[in-house]
Amino acid sequence: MATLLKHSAKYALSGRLARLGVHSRHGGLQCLQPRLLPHQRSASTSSKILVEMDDSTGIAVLTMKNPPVNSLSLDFLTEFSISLEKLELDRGCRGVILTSALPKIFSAGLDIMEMYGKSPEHCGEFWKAVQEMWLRLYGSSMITIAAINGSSPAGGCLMALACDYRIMAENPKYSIGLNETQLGIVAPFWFKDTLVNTVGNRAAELSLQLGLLYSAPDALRTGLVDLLVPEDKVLSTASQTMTQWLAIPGENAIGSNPRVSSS
Ligand SMILES: CC/C=C\CCC/C=C/C(=O)SCCNC(=O)CCNC(=O)[C@H](O)C(C)(C)COP(=O)(O)OP(=O)(O)OC[C@H]1O[C@@H](n2cnc3c(N)ncnc32)[C@H](O)[C@@H]1OP(=O)(O)O
Repeated sequence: MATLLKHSAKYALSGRLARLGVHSRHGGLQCLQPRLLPHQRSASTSSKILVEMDDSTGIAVLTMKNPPVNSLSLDFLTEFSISLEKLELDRGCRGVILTSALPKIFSAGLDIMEMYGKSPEHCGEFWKAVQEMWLRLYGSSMITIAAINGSSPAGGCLMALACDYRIMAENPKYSIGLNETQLGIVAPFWFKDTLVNTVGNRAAELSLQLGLLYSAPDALRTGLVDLLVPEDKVLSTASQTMTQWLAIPGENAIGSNPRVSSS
């Protein structure tokens, strides 16, 4: 199922990219992004996303800045997917660190204002944007690391789960989890499967049925996150970890991932 999910994500994206007339880095095809000389840094910003690319390392930091809580609105999700697509098409970019510019919050999850009192067309558009975000992250051919510097309930947790590795601030006040059940809604199957792939069946059952939000230490114990570090070290640790992953020869860090490889 894990392999199937990842392959579905990649397939859906490759179809979309093909329709745009462009190709992925691994397809050996054209790169549409302007190339910077080595050691150059570039920054691009939309109103809700800041992307800082370091061409000397191939590492981009994608910072969410959608106050007050980085809720995933249609506008935010659209900007997010466009930013990630640009990085995906940039052959110089090999790793993306996802983090938040807001104090105490990584992301509050789906914007609840997008889900009530809206037309069916708007809801369809919104839900498509949520799926697109997940497809782009989970199906990415770059290494993705979530630098979780605050609370991250529901859809915010999904974003983190869709990354290859999760580093969280060790502040016990911060919580993370798929708590949809507590909100009276059921997490879609692909939220569930992404959680199962990370923490295993039994932990996912308990987590989803009870709608658990885990403190940072409990999230580490459950396997929801991979590492806790002091709050002021989250981003630097993510950069160091990314450097280690990118030092693995060839593209084996991606190729050896059971989400990608069936062998
Ligand atoms: C079609 C869809 C079908 C099914 C979907 C199934 C999957 C659903 C996934 C989801 O992600 S649903 C959303 C779940 N998210 C939450 O429940 C988070 C709720 N928020 C919080 O727990 C807290 O706000 C917090 C993120 C921990 C931050 O707490 P803090 O005390 O720092 O801030 P405060 O609560 O005062 O909020 C500030 C401000 O932000 C607004 N807010 C909070 N969360 C959201 C949100 N998810 N969407 C939109 N707006 C949000 C909150 O109302 C406050 O606004 P105000 O200042 O105007 O009152």
